[in-house]
Amino acid sequence: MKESRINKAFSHCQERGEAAFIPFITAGDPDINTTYEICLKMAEMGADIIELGMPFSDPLADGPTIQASSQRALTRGINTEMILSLVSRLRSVTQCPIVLMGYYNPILQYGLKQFAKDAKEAGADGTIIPDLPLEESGQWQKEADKIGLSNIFLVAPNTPMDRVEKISRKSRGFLYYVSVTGITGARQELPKELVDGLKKVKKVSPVPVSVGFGISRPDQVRQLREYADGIIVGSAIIKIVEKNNPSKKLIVDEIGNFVKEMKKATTNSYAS
Ligand SMILES: O=P(O)(O)OC[C@@H](O)[C@@H](O)c1c[nH]c2ccccc12
Repeated sequence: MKESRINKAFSHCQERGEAAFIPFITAGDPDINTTYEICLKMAEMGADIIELGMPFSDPLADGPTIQASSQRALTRGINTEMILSLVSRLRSVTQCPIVLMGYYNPILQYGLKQFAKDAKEAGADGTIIPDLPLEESGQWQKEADKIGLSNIFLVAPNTPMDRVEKISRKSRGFLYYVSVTGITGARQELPKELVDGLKKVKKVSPVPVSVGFGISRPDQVRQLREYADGIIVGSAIIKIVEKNNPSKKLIVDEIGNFVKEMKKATTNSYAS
């Protein structure tokens, strides 16, 4: 099978001795064209993989920052078709891997088979479906595997190790290690047990392990880069959208600067 863009991104980073940097952005906040510009800028400034959020009205795992962002996008009328056409516009100009983050209900309503087909055709590389537990994932996993989309699972610090092992064997592309039990959102300090947790998960996982939830600064990236294969940041980026609204130019430029700085922090050569 052809090597996936996600696998390539991780091997590229591994060869260079750095962690992958994975920024998250909500599709359609403040509008779909700005999301397009933001994604291109993120890729240009060193994003290794982009996590693109598909807004949903009932986002269980999301903290206030991402909830508000989803709400803004929904108010403007964003829908799945618009997001997939955004992905295909991006795919015609960049090879940066794109992972779609979305809740299960809208995907189920769209139709599992149809969604897999359309997402793949648009040029998406994988999915993160936070409310789809391993036990209920069989059907989606089958469609995703068949078409060549990587379905990425999440594990948390309170997931028992035998379950982590099981989940990591089903996870494609990478495994998402949630740094804290709870919701997304920038936090001042990372939990003390985080490095230990990551080490344990990395030991059993056959796929790269990326860590997310509560990461917002380069010094935190430097603390984590040798223990994680990838580092995921969402709320800190959405805050840049909020702060610079309504200037689209400022939003795009500031996110570009932030991604550049965070990516730099994933490399060992960066002076701390
Ligand atoms: O926002 P944070 O704390 O930086 O965490 C990343 C997170 O936002 C992103 O990966 C994400 C957005 N929505 C999610 C829902 C579930 C799991 C993960 C996510």
